Amino acid sequence: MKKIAILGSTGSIGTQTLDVVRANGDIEVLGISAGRNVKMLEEQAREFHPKLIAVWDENAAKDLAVRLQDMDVKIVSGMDGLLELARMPETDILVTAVVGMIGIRPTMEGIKAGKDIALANKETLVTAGHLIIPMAKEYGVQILPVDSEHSAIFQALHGEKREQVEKLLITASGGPFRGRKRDELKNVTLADTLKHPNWVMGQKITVDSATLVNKGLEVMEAKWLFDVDLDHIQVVVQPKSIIHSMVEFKDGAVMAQLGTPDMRLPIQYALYYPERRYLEGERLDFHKLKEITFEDPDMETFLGLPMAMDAARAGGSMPTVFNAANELAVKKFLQEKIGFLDIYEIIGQSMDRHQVIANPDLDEILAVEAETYKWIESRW
Ligand SMILES: NC(=O)C1=CN([C@@H]2O[C@H](COP(=O)(O)OP(=O)(O)OC[C@H]3O[C@@H](n4cnc5c(N)ncnc54)[C@H](OP(=O)(O)O)[C@@H]3O)[C@@H](O)[C@H]2O)C=CC1
Ligand SMILES: CC(=O)[C@@H](O)[C@H](O)COP(=O)(O)O
Ligand SMILES: [Mn+2]
Repeated sequence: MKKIAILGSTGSIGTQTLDVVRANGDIEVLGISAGRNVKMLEEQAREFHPKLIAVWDENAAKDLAVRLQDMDVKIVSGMDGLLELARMPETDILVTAVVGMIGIRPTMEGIKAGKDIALANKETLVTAGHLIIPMAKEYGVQILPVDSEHSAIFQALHGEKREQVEKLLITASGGPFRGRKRDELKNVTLADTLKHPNWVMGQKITVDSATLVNKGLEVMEAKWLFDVDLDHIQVVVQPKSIIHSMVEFKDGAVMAQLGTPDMRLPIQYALYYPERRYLEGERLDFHKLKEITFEDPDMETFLGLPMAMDAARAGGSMPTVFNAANELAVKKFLQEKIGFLDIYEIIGQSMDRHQVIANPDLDEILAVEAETYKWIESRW
């Protein structure tokens, strides 16, 4: 019986992780957590009987304690609560399905406690990959990618020698505005932005897909996960999200992982790695599909990708600025306080003013995040 805890159990990845648990029947969920969605946490607690529930919001945690007073479960709150969940003594795997760089500290806590990490939370690697990857090596834990592209690469690399990799080809859908030019993005609405062509996901990552910030974050995530430099990572637009990513090897062979857009597959692969299990669901029908097309990403219109590449090349604390600025800009866009193109403006201006700190430690990363937020709040 595998034992897991989930950071962000009420979100898109969190609930699909529980779908995988339900379908397999041999995983015990010992810990669940959320920001403040106590209604769903209560339902999950009654179904999965975790020992610990971490709720970020203190009042929501109190509300949950009242709702679950008939159950034998410990409820904790705040960052201390998330850290307690991350290091739960009995768990084997920590699923990091929380959104944003708030995942850094719990991920590190899990690693230090010897947990394998099923990692969906890309913002953590983008901002603190230089700390997390060596830490995982030091503590002998595996980082098992959940993000579909990284899972595809991980699957394509199975049984292969890393030194024989020539390049990684990360596929992108192009988002809901693929084919539009900058002028046509001025007045796009939140509702339009949230219509991803292929995937149903949380709101933040759905906006990131539309700006191509998601692809930029994924390039940085891949760099850390697979130890490949930026010159050997290429983004290819494949609008239907059928090819989840590819690896080109030194002999010219290209290995790809294909499938219907269904996050349960990479989640299940991470939870059972290296075992591959049956998964109920739609299969690819190549007769219906007929063709798979490719395009170059439009780097002049969708600035999320080139700005991410600039941040990655600058290194040090710059990816933190890129990510923190994006997190706050997306929050404001979701609140309809700013327009779509303002997201690029906020990220660009935040990066322009930043003096890079080389090799920042955790305190410096969190200080850069706070300072970036403060500066943005004073202007937008
Ligand atoms: N969705 C997808 O298909 C994919 C997602 N990812 C990545 O996975 C991560 C999660 O994405 P997704 O599932 O879409 O996001 P969602 O917004 O759907 O879910 C986020 C989860 O994090 C919780 N949460 C938010 N803030 C806090 C906090 N301060 N403390 C504790 N928990 C918190 C939410 O709780 P509450 O419900 O209370 O708000 C919720 O459970 C992101 O990093 C994303 O980039 C990667 C690939 C695909
Ligand atoms: C499902 C998943 O992994 C998302 O990150 C997805 O890749 C978003 O799609 P695009 O960013 O390619 O539009
Ligand atoms: Mn992805």
